[in-house]
Parts: sequence; C-alpha cells; structure tokens
Amino acid sequence: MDQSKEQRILNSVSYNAVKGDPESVLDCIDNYCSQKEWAMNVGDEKGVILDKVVEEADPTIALEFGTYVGYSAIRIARLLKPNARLLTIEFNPEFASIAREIIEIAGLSEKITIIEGHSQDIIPQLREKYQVDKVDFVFLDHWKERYCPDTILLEECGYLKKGSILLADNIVYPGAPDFVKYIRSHKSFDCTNYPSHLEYMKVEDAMEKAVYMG
Ligand SMILES: O=C(NC/C=C/[C@H]1O[C@@H](n2cnc(C(F)(F)F)c2)[C@H](O)[C@@H]1O)c1cc([N+](=O)[O-])cc(O)c1O
Ligand SMILES: [Mg+2]
Repeated sequence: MDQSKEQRILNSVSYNAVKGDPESVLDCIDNYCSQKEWAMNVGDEKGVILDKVVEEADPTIALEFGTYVGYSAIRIARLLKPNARLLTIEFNPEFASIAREIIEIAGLSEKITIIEGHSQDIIPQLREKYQVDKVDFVFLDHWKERYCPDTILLEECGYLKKGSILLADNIVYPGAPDFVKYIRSHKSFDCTNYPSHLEYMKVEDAMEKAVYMG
C-alpha cells in the first residue's frame, strides 16, 4: 500500500534530521513541506509568533489541540523550562503514532504527552487522568469548528486561570469565524490579532491571542 504524506514526512525527518536536535527536525519538516509536499504544520513564519507567545506565557502546563505530525508540539516543547510539560491531543491514530516517532527523534518525548481521542471526551478527564489543575498556555490548531466549543469546555471545567493564554492558528484561512466572534465579544478575554501568511504559501492568514482575565 502506498505510504501516506505524513509517513513520507517521517521518512525525511528520520533520514535528514540530527537526532536530539529539535531545530533540525523543524527545519527538515519546513524544507520538505515547502519544497516537496505542502502539509498543515504551523510553519516557520507563524511559528515565530507561536515562539514569542510561548515565551511570554512561560507555561508550566501547556495544552495543544491538533498534534498532526508533531511540528508545533516540538516548537512549543523546545522552549519549555525543565519541569514544564506539553499535553497534545490528536484524534487520528496514524498521525499520533507518526508524531510520537518525530517527537522521539527531536529528543522531546519526556516533555510531551500525546493523548489520543476526541477533545470533548479528553478535556473533562485532564484533571483526574493527567493531574492538570490549570493550563497556562493553549494552542488551538485542530478542526476549526472545534475551537469555540473546546474553549468553552476548558472554561467550564475550570482549567483557565487569570493570565492563561490561548493562541489560535488559521483565523483567516481556513478561518474560525464562530471562535473569533465568541472570543472577541467575551468580557473575560483580552484579544490580539497577529496577521501572517498560510504556512509555505503567499496566502493571507492570522493568529489570535486571547488572554483570560479571570
Ligand atoms: O484543517 C486544518 N487543520 C485541522 C487539523 C486537524 C488535526 O487535528 C486533529 N484533531 C482533530 N480533533 C482533535 C482533538 F484535539 F480535538 F481531539 C485533534 C486531526 O486529527 C488533525 O490531525 C488546517 C488547514 C489548513 N489549510 O490550509 O487548509 C491550514 C492549517 O494550518 C490547518 O490547521
Ligand atoms: Mg493550522
């Protein structure tokens, strides 16, 4: 059976990246996806915005929706302080297993936990199953129609504290209009928009940061 695009990305990382070097894994994925096959990684332009917001948040507990092949999980985890950790939720088992291998090559398996399943099932379990009390940073990059319900669920479950920072990818393309409408009109969120471009393309895109004010 033909290999998937995600498997070909893993092959390229496995062959070209320096083991234990997150930067070389990120560069390898960016080179492959800009020169060979486009893929929906946050990429190197929006990735710099992600880096800056992660550094601002300096999270002890970070949460990501949409692991895919692990590019943004590596981007986030490489900036975390020693005892901090990233939980990343992935629905597709094939993507989860490819991400696990790419994260291992980057040497970040100790800092990243991949949780397989549906976000609406996993969010209520984070406290009991994963010892999460509050989340300091959340990166939303999964199905765009899930951004809003999952943000509401995080708030309802009490995982957000004063100063928790949410960052959402693809505000312009493919877009998350219900999320933008909700978050910008919600009195407890202080929002900032970061115009950018779709990964590896000249198409307009943007990221939205939302700081929870308690
Ligand atoms: O569709 C896009 N992203 C959807 C991303 C989807 C990814 O998130 C996972 N997921 C689904 N539910 C969960 C959770 F966590 F809920 F369980 C995790 C899916 O299995 C997939 O790996 C996208 C599309 C474009 N584009 O240009 O078309 C560009 C982008 O940057 C994009 O992110
Ligand atoms: Mg995205």
